[in-house]
Amino acid sequence: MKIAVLPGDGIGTEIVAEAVKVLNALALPLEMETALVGGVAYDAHGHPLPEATLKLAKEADAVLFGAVGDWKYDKLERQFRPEQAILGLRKNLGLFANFRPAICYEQLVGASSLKPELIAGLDILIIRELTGDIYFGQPRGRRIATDGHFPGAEEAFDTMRYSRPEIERIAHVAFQAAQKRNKRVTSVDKNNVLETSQLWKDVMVEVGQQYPDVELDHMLVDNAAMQLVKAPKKFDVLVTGNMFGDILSDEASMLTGSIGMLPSASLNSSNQGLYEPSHGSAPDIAGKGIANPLATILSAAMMLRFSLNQEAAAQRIEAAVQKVLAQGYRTADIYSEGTQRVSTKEMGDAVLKALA
Ligand SMILES: NC(=O)c1ccc[n+]([C@@H]2O[C@H](COP(=O)([O-])OP(=O)(O)OC[C@H]3O[C@@H](n4cnc5c(N)ncnc54)[C@H](O)[C@@H]3O)[C@@H](O)[C@H]2O)c1
Ligand SMILES: CC(C)[C@H](C(=O)O)[C@@H](O)C(=O)O
Ligand SMILES: [Mg+2]
Repeated sequence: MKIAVLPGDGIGTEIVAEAVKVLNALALPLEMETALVGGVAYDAHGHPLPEATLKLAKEADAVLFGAVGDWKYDKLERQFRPEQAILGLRKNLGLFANFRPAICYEQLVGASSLKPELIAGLDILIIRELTGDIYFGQPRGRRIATDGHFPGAEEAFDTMRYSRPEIERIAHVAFQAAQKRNKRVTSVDKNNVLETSQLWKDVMVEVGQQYPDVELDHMLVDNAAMQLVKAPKKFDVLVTGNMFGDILSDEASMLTGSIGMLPSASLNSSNQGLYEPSHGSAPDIAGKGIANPLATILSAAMMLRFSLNQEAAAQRIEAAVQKVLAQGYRTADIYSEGTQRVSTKEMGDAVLKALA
């Protein structure tokens, strides 16, 4: 089982090191190879996604990814910015289905900014379409406007685009995921304004007819953003497009106590996957040894489950995470009085020790 390990920038290296440590302790035949990605790859090779890194990722059974980005690269031409590496990997590997489970562990109920009763027992799954939408739609660019409110002024434009097959395949993913859970799908769009969203909704309804055992409802994205903090437990599977999913999943992360707790899996049609925490490179805390590695460790568990067919090992990791939380270990982002504040490395060590 070959894993491409791409730590990236900022806290990426710190959190991936802990996940690798946990994977190494499982006594599985895992072959891990590390490569540069993001800003560090740009610095070393002049490109955020060097050919050799892409090749390694393509040939691996799975990719374990940290995070990319730093404010110091913000002035680079877009194609050289670190974020192009993760977008390029998603596109090149065809990773259209992004799973972002938001689970509130019992011990972290107090860490969220929401009232405990709203999030206790929360277990929702956000499925985000990952290779379409305004992220990848062409044309895009900057030009001098010839029409609009200010002809002659500089303007910028992006294209929000979805095709029927792109929506169909993510719809099937969502309905099939719901069949294994509480059999409810909420499709989130903005069909009151956008053509792409109207097609999204129409296709969701059509595909939904093939899954009569799953209840489908629809919600406008602005309302969904509100409902996620009003009554998050009403959701089971939430399926949405690339841009709305990006925003709603960061919002949902706070339901779990911290963005440092939200793992993710990005899969293609042959279950090859990229596994990364939902958060970024956190330049504000990078190098301080205080980042929460649990989202990355939980992403490694998802990797074992989805791409490597190692369900028992995935469960071992998840149980170990539960155990360290029960033991009271907390990184700064989830710390509360009466618990024990630990560093990134100490949290990784605790998970290692808790592996049954
Ligand atoms: N997939 C990715 O690689 C990815 C995802 C999101 C953002 N980014 C990039 O990361 C950089 C920073 O972006 P941002 O600040 O908007 O988002 P971010 O997710 O990096 O950080 C947001 C806030 O959450 C905190 N945080 C994030 N992860 C944490 C963890 N594991 N433990 C404790 N606290 C954590 C940070 O300290 C920060 O205060 C940008 O360059 C952005 O493009 C990359
Ligand atoms: C870094 C960025 C391109 C990325 C996205 O917008 O998809 C990130 O925010 C995420 O959620 O994985
Ligand atoms: Mg995001």
